[in-house]
Amino acid sequence: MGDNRIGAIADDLATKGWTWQPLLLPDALTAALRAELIARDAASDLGPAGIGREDAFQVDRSVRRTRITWFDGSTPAQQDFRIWAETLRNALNRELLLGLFEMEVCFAVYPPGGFYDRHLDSFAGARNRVVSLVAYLNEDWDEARGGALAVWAAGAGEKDAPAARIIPQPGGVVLMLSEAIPHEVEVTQETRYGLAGWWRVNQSGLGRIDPLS
Ligand SMILES: O=C(O)CCC(=O)C(=O)O
Ligand SMILES: [Fe+2]
Repeated sequence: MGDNRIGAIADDLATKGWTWQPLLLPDALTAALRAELIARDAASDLGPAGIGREDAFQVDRSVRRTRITWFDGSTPAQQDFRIWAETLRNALNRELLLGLFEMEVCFAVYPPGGFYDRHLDSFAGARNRVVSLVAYLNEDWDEARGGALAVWAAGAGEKDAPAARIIPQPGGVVLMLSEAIPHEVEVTQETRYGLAGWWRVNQSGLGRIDPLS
């Protein structure tokens, strides 16, 4: 990842709270992650995704229709992704002083008809998710296949037009401030492969240590 790319990402996050970066993930990594996701999906390794905080997990198929599986670090593709994401984390901490700490990541498959209604990735003030990262793993994609990611400006209402509709092209990466940027996955016509990750900050404090899991 070059300095120009990192500078653009930091600028976008600082000024508007989100960024779309086409072809940010290296091609070989995109292909390896795609192969793993397709194999896991075929083996029915993926379960329906829940909504809300981890301690209040619920499956509501009227809000979200997708299958996910959490990264467990067991494969070279996952390990390579984590190394790549560390570079980004260090750069964002350096440029924006965000104090990003640990990342949780899951693969996500949106089957035909899949979607995720407008939402924030974190409850304001919870600090459990600070920056969200989405990366797209399909081989190619165009508008007619659906599944665009609509992104709104911070503070925009449901009736406001989105700031952008992102076509989930392979290797493209979206970064968003998790507490501020509303977004929605529009109904997809074809199977849509991707991953979603969230960095949280270290919540260690007096009498409490927030360990790496
Ligand atoms: O796949 C996407 O474009 C976004 C997914 C998303 O919003 C989420 O998993 O929270
Ligand atoms: Fe989201």
